[in-house]
Amino acid sequence: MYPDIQPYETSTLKVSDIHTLYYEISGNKDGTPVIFVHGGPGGGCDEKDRSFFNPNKYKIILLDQRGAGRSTPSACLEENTTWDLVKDLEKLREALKIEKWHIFGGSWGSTLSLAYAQSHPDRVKSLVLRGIFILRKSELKFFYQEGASHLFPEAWDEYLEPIPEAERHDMILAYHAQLNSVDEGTKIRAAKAWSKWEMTTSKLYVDPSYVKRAESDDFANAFARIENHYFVNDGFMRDGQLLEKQEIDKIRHIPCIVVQGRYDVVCPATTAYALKKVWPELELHIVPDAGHSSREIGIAKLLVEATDKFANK
Ligand SMILES: CNCC(=O)c1nnc(C(C)(C)C)o1
Repeated sequence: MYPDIQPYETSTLKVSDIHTLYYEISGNKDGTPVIFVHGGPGGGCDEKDRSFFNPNKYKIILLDQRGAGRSTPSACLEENTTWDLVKDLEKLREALKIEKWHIFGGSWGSTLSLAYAQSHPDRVKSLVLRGIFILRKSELKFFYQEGASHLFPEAWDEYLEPIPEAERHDMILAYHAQLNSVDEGTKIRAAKAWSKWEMTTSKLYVDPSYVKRAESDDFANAFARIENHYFVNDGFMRDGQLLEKQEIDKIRHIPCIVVQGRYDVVCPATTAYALKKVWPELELHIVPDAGHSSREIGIAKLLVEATDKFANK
């Protein structure tokens, strides 16, 4: 990855009566613009996210989506849907006077990047996507109800712990009740257990420093509440909508590189493969020794190679 850099501009954008978004710009003021679309939803941007891009070539824009990171109000679920976030990307693009931009997103970031590109194909120069997540019911079932649980049984026990036995047949719904509890203790305990499950399973080798992020009240609250809110609402989309032929046909002309970890248990490779089957023009790289995280060496290397390839487009 490229060396750490600092933004030359940080600002906020009011996008509704409720939501104000944090964004920052780094790299080359006159470079080709790229928007970094973070995961979760609710995960927020990290300063390391700037390092996927050559700072001499790119105008690097990082945006914290509604309720995430430094955007306010934190963890707010009102007026927070996939289509609100798509509109926010357009509001930011217009505010920054950008005609077209590269889109870079992993996990939920790949979901939102696809939803944005299918809504505004004429505004997209290229797509670099990682750990494809379409938010189908089958994907949610695998990670939050039964599937990944067979590979990480110890962490699964901790994820189960806050939920009474009688409610464990629908874990997303059971967590929804606790993540929206009036009791602050119940809410934060559930948020940390939900977040720890994801941070523990995100890398091929469990990374204790990565898992530690789940111990932050602010991060866990926003990440868990917003993710769960989107999942109980099926992402505010039809099941598999982003894979539908009429949706894919809108973007097949856009250059797209997908990087997918073979052992990604959060967003398994089956979804990246399903995207490749309906969009054969895209370039799919499956990394043989990686899981879900963009920080895994094999994934990070291919992501940087992809952004270098698109830098002159
Ligand atoms: C199902 N959500 C996976 C996702 O979007 C995601 N996984 N990790 C992240 C962060 C890196 C933002 C914590 O996001």
